[in-house]
Amino acid sequence: MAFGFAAAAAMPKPCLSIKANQSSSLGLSDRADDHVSRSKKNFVFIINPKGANGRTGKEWKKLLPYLRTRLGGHCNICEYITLAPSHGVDITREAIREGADAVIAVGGDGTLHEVINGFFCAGQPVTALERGPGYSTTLGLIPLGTGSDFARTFCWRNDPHEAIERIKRGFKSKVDVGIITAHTGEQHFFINVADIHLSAKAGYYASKYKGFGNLCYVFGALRAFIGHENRNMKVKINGGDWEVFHKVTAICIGNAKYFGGGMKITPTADPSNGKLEVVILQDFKWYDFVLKLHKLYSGSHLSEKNVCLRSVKSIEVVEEMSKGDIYIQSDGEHLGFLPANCSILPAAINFFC
Ligand SMILES: Nc1ncnc2c1ncn2[C@@H]1O[C@H](COP(=O)(O)OP(=O)(O)OP(=O)(O)O)[C@@H](O)[C@H]1O
Repeated sequence: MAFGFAAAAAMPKPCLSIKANQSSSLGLSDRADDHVSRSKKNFVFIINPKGANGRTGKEWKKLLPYLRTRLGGHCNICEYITLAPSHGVDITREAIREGADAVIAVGGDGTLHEVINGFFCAGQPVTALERGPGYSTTLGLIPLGTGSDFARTFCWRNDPHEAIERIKRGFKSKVDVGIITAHTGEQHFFINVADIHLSAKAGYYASKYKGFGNLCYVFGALRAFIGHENRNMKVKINGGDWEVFHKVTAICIGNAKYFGGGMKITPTADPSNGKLEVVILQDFKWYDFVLKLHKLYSGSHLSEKNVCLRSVKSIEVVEEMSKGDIYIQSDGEHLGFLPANCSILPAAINFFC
């Protein structure tokens, strides 16, 4: 793939639109003789045209002139449209290796999740090939998804103009990243919430109904109840002893506070405190969700007797009698089935906030 930061700077306009199927290198180092404005930073925007049922792609086109006006003066803008699921992971890795100053996810939590996973490869942070050991690429977010739940923790709206102003301002803070290893042994990174059982099954089905906007979460939840059973699970926290939790409905592991299109499921989570907040719901019946739904949205469910909260550095979860059908997801993306192992990587990424 070719990002062509150098070529971007040589063009009359500060913005370059490069499609994902062009040749395959950023071309930062081998184009040193071009008219690159080296004083300008290189920002890579990764856009999921299918986000929010296609709204992200349409909004992005309208946004581009504004983006050029606001940011074009101080950075080379490289626009990169994903071609398929997971493409954002590869683009991000390439951008970081080639020394991008920032990689900005444009879309929902799924797009952000791909970009986060692109900051790592084979379990290790991806580094810039020619920019010293202390160098790090900054993560940015223009929330334009269906739920855009990560942005809610910062009280940000799904407003791209506000997001561009944040990027222009350039304030950065370190954010933690969660690591989840599913039954396949493959490591995934997440920035928002990883969850297990009913909510993960609901998320799996919600992804099939994205055409209905935020209602997809309601349809997903209704579908997930079909065949649902609360199950006994064994949990190991911070490498301690196994504890059995009976009739578990869902286990939610938050680096941030919201999931499912605005449910404040892990209200005590803070993406910069080096910990994951684990909320375990036990023995919830379908009518509990009807009666207590408002509490899940407001974050006041922690006072319920069948809700348990733990602050952890790591957590392992297995089913007591494994049937291999307990769903897990992270950042709303389906990962497979239990067992799962989660831990935190404190202050892993610089983030425009
Ligand atoms: N070019 C593409 N074609 C099809 N799917 C894509 C493409 N690029 C990314 N995806 C996938 O689209 C899915 C949804 O993207 P995203 O999360 O950005 O939007 P959303 O689901 O509407 O928002 P949210 O997750 O915040 O509710 C992700 O799983 C991502 O992997």
